Amino acid sequence: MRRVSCVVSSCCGVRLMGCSKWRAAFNFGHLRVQSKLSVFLTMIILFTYLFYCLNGYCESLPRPVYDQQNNIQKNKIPVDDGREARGAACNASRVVREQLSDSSRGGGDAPSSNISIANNFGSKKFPQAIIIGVKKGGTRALLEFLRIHPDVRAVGSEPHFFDRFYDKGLDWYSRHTKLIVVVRDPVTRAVSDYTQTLSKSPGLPSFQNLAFRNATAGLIDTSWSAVRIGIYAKHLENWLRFFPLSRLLFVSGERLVTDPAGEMGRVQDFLGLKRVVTDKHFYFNQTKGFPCLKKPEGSSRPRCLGKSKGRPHPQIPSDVLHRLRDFYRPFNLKFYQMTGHNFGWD
Ligand SMILES: Nc1ncnc2c1ncn2[C@@H]1O[C@H](COP(=O)(O)OS(=O)(=O)O)[C@@H](OP(=O)(O)O)[C@H]1O
Repeated sequence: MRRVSCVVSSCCGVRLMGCSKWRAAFNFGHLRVQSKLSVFLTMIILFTYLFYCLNGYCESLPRPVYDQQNNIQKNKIPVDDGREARGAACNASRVVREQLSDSSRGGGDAPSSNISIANNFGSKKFPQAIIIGVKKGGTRALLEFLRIHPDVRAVGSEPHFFDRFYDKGLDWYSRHTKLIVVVRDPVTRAVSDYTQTLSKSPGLPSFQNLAFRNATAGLIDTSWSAVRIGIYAKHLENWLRFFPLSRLLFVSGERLVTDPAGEMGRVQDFLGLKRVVTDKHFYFNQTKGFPCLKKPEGSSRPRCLGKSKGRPHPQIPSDVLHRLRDFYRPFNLKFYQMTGHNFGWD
């Protein structure tokens, strides 16, 4: 949304500046110039509208409804009664990505990413699924891989509903919504999280300084979001208070890298979509060190994720990583039991 309105305003800005110059130079023909200008502006508005439509923004915005009965205190995942919320001027499915805040710490941190997926099929529909995390799990990759499915519409920007606008309420999260969680080894996830923060704040204390409450005693600081987010079993406990396990799909962040087609097969099955995204869509980019999408027909270049994905991680002392791994082990085992899926992190 922000990206599109930026295009519109800069477009108009440039054009108006150009016009005032013309007016000064051609005093006698200013009326003709003005009428040309208004035709031109009308065309810009029409093209802008078309641009919005093609990107799915012409659909009516969801009407905020605050569901107090289902207001989840811990993770603040809202559910509602399944009423329709979106217009359907654009006939396709919809994917949104946003960060989920961790309300146990006052909403400042973001343990998860959220992507909602909706099938419109020409009628007004709720998102059918939300990718609720986790932060640095590989949610962007999943979004981009899903985006190529013809029955999915991806909206690139994150609505930040859970961490910024939750109090406004929103009624497009239905009780029937499926939830997708991309999980990744909590130790590498924590390092990835730290790497991201470090890239924005180079003066950040070292990983080990932040990870330990008391380094000598080896006490892990669970108040640090980079650590806390990886305690998946705890988050899952909260989610299960509101959603049955059958409506959750756990995608392996590791397999999304080593076998993207395999994981995408599971995701498509879960969403009830035809298995359109297959291994013929991927190739492994040696430079990037990750799978990328092959050049789509009619496009000039293949698509890899941007520089902010797959950043090199700083070297963390191995004893620090070991201690962190020991800390997570019981939570991981519980998570495997709860999900019935061994992610092989231990
Ligand atoms: N295909 C592909 N290309 C690039 N990166 C990939 C891919 N698949 C998964 N990943 C991993 O995704 C990690 C970032 O996860 P997220 O997209 O969830 O991050 S974020 O929370 O939205 O910032 C990112 O973490 P880092 O490697 O630490 O940067 C990647 O390891």
